[in-house]
Amino acid sequence: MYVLGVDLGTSAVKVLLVDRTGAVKAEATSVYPLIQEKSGYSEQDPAEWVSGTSNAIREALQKAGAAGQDVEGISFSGQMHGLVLLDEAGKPLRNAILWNDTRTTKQCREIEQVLGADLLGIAKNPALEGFTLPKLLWVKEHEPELFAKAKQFVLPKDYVRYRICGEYHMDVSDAAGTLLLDVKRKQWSERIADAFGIPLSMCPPIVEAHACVGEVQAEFAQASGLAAGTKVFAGGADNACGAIGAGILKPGMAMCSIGTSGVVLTYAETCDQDFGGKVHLFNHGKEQAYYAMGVTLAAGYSMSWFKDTFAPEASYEELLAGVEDIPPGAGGLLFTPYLVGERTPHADAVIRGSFIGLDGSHKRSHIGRAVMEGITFSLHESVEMFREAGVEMNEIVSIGGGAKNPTWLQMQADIFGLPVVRLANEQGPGMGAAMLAAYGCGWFPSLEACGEQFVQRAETIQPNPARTEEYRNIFAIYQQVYSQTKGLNDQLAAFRA
Ligand SMILES: Nc1ncnc2c1ncn2[C@@H]1O[C@H](COP(=O)(O)OP(=O)(O)O)[C@@H](O)[C@H]1O
Ligand SMILES: O=C(CO)[C@@H](O)[C@H](O)COP(=O)(O)O
Repeated sequence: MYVLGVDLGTSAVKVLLVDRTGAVKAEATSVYPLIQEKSGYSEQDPAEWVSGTSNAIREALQKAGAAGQDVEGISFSGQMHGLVLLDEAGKPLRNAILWNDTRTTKQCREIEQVLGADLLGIAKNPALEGFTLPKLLWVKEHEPELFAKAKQFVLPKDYVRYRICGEYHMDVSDAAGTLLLDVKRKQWSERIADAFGIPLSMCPPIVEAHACVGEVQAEFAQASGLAAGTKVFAGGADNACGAIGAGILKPGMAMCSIGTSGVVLTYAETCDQDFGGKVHLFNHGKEQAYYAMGVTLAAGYSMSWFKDTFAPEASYEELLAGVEDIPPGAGGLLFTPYLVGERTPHADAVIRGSFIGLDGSHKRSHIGRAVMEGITFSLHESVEMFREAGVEMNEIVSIGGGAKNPTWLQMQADIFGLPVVRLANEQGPGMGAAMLAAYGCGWFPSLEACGEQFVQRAETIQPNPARTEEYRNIFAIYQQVYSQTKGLNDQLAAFRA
């Protein structure tokens, strides 16, 4: 028997068909576009997620020569925070507004003003443009007729799950990213919902990530090749699932993920540590656990932007060939990855990226190295923040598309000054989703037991102390770029499309 892990990412949906030993029997991907009508806007059509998911499931089953009946359960990992507004009939009222959409600065200031200290006290997070509540308030203000028709809001993977099993749910790890959840009590916050006129009836029932919430219905079974009646488990936020899939299930463990966004995440046993709102603090996909994380909005996205803009025909391997031969500092070139604004440590929707120090001698490989270094420096800001807060970090497990490049893995070890663990057959959050289904199906007594079987380490990359020292000096210059370019970007904002 198999379980299916569905990772509803920003660039694509990835489906993993996994057996009882944790071996991936087949994987399939279906890509979908971002809709970016204006600078700062980022949307997707929820219908594309559903068709992409059923196509990828069908392909994965075909590749493995498996029948729908061979799948015992399915679960999900989802891009976080995206607002999907549904009408009475469960139809999306507009495109989903995604986590990397930054149109809601005004609504964030309003939330801070109305809630004051209650916001951090209840939701454990500051008001950031990417979170769901500011998006709800934006729609309420700018599209009041549409908002009046809204009966439910869900997050991206919850919409796909709803189309599979016909029921509305939201798991606690994803609900934590809405800014409407009382994170400690794991319930919708009446105080927050009432303050902004959001009826609690719009908020779906909260469940644990491993909860069985329904069965595959006939229509989706027909489209995907799954058997009707297959068990459906809630699943979790992509970062919670990334953490589960990387075995981040006890204190002292940390993860770096370079997907479209970039994340540095540390396991937390309670939600009581006060980070002063500098990092995000969310419920884990494991029961009674939490994680704290810093987010670089455009991590892998900076790299894919570089590729799509300057070498669309090249593979990442071709694009980054020669980067390993260039010493730290990329020949005096610095890049800040603020292509869509930033979250950690500068919550700033207006800032944009820069190349500082371009020289006539620079080749494409220098720019590639600078992009890699700039993304990693941005992630290092989060590592430093955790260090300053006294969080124990003995090593860091690296996942996501960025972990595919050996030079980038060594660079992470050197810049963070920490051993970096590469996983064997790294599958990112999709494996965490498959683990939630495997645990939910009762294959293992706990997520930890499942992790022992499913999560295999390939190697540990040690930092090179001389390079760590060199990077410390370059990082000090990198850190100045934000304040030196902020005023310039404020002025340039008027010229953005
Ligand atoms: N071989 C590679 N070398 C370097 N970076 C890569 C490679 N493959 C993918 N990436 C980076 O990883 C990103 C995609 O990561 P992924 O975890 O699949 O993203 P998401 O879950 O957000 O869709 C790309 O944007 C790219 O920057
Ligand atoms: O906004 C966040 C976390 O707060 C992002 O991490 C999204 O959840 C998207 O993830 P990827 O598509 O980059 O994996």
